[in-house]
Amino acid sequence: MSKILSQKLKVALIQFIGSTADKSANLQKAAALVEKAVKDQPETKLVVLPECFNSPYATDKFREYAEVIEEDSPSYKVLSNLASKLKIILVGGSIPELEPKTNKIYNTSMVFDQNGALIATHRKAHLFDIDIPNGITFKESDSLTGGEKATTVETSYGKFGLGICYDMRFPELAMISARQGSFAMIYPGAFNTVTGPLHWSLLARSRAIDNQVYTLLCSPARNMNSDYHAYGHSMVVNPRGDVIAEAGEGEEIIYAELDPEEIETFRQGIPITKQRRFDIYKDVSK
Ligand SMILES: NC(=O)CCC(=O)C(=O)O
Repeated sequence: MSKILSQKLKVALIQFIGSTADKSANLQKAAALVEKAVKDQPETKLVVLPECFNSPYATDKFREYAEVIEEDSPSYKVLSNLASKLKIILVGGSIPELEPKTNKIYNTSMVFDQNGALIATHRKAHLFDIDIPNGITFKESDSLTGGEKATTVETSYGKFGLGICYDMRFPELAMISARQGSFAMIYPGAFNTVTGPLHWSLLARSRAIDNQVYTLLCSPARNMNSDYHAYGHSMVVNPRGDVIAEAGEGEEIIYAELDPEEIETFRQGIPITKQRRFDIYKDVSK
């Protein structure tokens, strides 16, 4: 019996539009939906929000909406209170973060435990700078700085790895967390209508089968009134690579149950976690 996930774990992913100009309304909406998710399915113990869940996803807006991560900042307070009130682990999507010492802005995810304590932050490490002719051009590095670490979060159920959106294209972060004993990779993410159909599901399934872990991808719902059209399709993939829950494009809460026995069964059948040849790939960064 695998110990990497201590028991069955019910999760909820909240796909919604939180990208309006009114940050406080976005935050209130997020809070109401987290409460609804747990009220509708009270056995839910881990809830995930989308990337940039309470601000527009736009390089020229990140600084205006940014918060310092501290106890009395608006997003911190709301998320911490929700986690302790509902006794859940809350992966707070991401927000633009202002680091006051350097004046830099990051795209940062905060994770709170069942007591409302901040147990992890992840700063998006790989910035979304792409240029697809006749498709989409986006350059997060116009206003954001990339984070400098891989993040593995320790909880009372076990560990999970945390990345943000474009981070999922880089298998190394997931591998690092998986080798530290994570049961899942969680990615708040906002793919778009160009790259979403190409790669969203493929990447979720790839990170799952590479590492034989669950992957949880939580997107904003599509907002045709904003400049950036999120793909939607929040999903949960099991360690065998099956999509076990998937949203459409609109606002929706999806649920899934993560099962430690499933991880163990897949790992026994295809034992790649025991067959690695670290003698061949000691250091792939060289
Ligand atoms: N917000 C993002 O990082 C978007 C990433 C994306 O769309 C991709 O194709 O990668």
